[in-house]
Amino acid sequence: MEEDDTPTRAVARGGGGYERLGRISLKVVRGPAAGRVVQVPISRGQPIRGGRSETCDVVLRDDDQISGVHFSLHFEPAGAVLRDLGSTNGVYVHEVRVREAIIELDTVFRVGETELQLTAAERVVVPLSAKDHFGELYGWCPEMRELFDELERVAAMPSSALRVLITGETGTGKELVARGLHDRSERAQQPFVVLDCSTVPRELAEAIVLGYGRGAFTHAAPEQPGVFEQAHRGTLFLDELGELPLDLQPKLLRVLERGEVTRFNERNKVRKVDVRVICATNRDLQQMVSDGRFRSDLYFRVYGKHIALPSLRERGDDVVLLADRFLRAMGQSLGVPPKQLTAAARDALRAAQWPGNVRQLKLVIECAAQLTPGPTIDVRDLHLGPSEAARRDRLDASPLLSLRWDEAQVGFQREYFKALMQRVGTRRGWINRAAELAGMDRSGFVKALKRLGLYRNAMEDAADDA
Ligand SMILES: Nc1ncnc2c1ncn2[C@@H]1O[C@H](COP(=O)(O)OP(=O)(O)OP(=O)(O)O)[C@@H](O)[C@H]1O
Repeated sequence: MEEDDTPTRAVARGGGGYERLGRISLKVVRGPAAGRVVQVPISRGQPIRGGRSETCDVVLRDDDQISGVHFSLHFEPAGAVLRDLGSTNGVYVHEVRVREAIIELDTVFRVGETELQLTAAERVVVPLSAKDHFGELYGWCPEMRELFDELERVAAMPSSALRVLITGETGTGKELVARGLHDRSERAQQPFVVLDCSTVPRELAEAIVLGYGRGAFTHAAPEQPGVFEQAHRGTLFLDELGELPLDLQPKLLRVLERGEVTRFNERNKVRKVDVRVICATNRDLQQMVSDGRFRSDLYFRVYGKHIALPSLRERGDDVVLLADRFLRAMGQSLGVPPKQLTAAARDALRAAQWPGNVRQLKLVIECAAQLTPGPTIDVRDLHLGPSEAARRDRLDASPLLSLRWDEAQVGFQREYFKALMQRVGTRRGWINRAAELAGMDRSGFVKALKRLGLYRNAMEDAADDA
C-alpha cells in the first residue's frame, strides 16, 4: 500500500464522488489452493473475512486446518489490519502467531496450511448522493452520502426484486433505512410492520410470526394473524434477526420461499401472503452461521443487498450536525428558538464514544435542551460522563452529592442494570430472568438496555441465543 495515502480514508473529490479503497487481491502462495488469486471488492467500511465457511468473502474450503470464520482484514488509516477471529489454529505473520497485525502490501501470512499474500489494493471513485438525507436518516460525511446513493438506487428497484439485509450497531438507524425503503416503494400505502425478534418470547415466537387460529392457547382465545399476514401487500421489517430462535428459522425460510403462511394451530390451512421482508441485525450473522447458531440457507435467503451502517464514531462531524438538527427540531416543536451548543460542548460530543449511537445522542441532546434553563448548552449540561480527572475528584469528595439529580439517575440506572446482568449471568433465558427481577416486561427491559447503551455488550457477552 502506498505510504502517503491510506487505503480507507475518503478523499473528497467534489463532483459527486470520493475515492477509497475498492478492491484487494489475495494470492494463495502455498497450500491446497496454491496459485489461486482471489479478488475481493471492499464495501464501505466493511472488513473482509476469510475461512472455510461459505459466508466468508475469501472461502478457503480445501484446507481443513482453517476455521469456519478464521481471519479478517480491515482497512484503516494505519493500513490493512489482519485479525485472528478466534480461530483454532491461529494466524501467523513471519511465523509469529498474531491476534492482530498491520500488514503491508506483499506481506505473506499463514492460516492453517495456507499462505496468502496481499498482492494488490486498488482505489475506486464512488458516487455520492447530493442529498443529506434518505427519509428521516440524516448524514453529511462521505460514508453516509455514499450510503444514500446506494439507498436511492435500491429504492428505485421494484421492491420485491431485492432482498435487503441492514447491519449496524444499535441506534445507527437501521429501522429508519427500512422505513425509508418502504416509503419510497410501490408498497408505501400498505402496512409497514416491525417485529423486533429480540423481544419475542421464545415460547410465543411461532404464534407471533405465523399467527394462530381460534382456541390456540385457551378455549376462548380469538384468532390472531401473524406479522406476515399483518404486513400483507406491504413491508415486514424483521429487526434483530440474529435473535430469532433456531427452531423457528426453517419455518421463516419456508414462508420466504413459498410466500405462504400456516398458522400455529392450523396445520392444513395455507394462506398466501405478498410481503417484502427487510431484515436487520447487529449480530455477526456470518460467525453465527459458522458456529451453527444461524441456518446458512436462511442467511443466503435474506442476505441480498447488504446495507452496512457506520457507527456514529465513524461519521466525523456528523455528530455535531445531528445534534444541531435535533435542537432545531425541538425548538420548532416547542415554537421557541433552538438552543445553541458551546464550542466546548461540540468538542465533547466529538470526543464521546456513543455506544448507543444516534439514539443515545438524540436522548442526550433532548435531555440537555429540556433541562438547561438558558439559551446555550455547555459541556456539563450534556452529562456525558465525567472525564478521568473529574471522576477521581468525585471519588475523593461526596460521590453522590457532586452529581445533579438527572445525572445521578442515569448513572444509577446503568449501575443497576449492570449489577442485574451480573446477578443473572448470561445463560439461556437471561433476559427474561433479569426483566422479572427488575419487575419489568421483557420489551421494556430491552428498551432500557438500549437507551442506556448497554444492549450491544450484553448481547455479545450473552449466550442467550446459544
Ligand atoms: N442518521 C440519523 N438521522 C436522524 N435520526 C436518526 C439517525 N439515525 C438514527 N436516528 C434516530 O435514532 C433512533 C434510533 O434509530 P433506529 O431505531 O432506526 O436505530 P436501529 O439501528 O434500528 O436501532 P436498534 O438496533 O437498537 O433497533 C431513532 O429515534 C431515530 O430516529
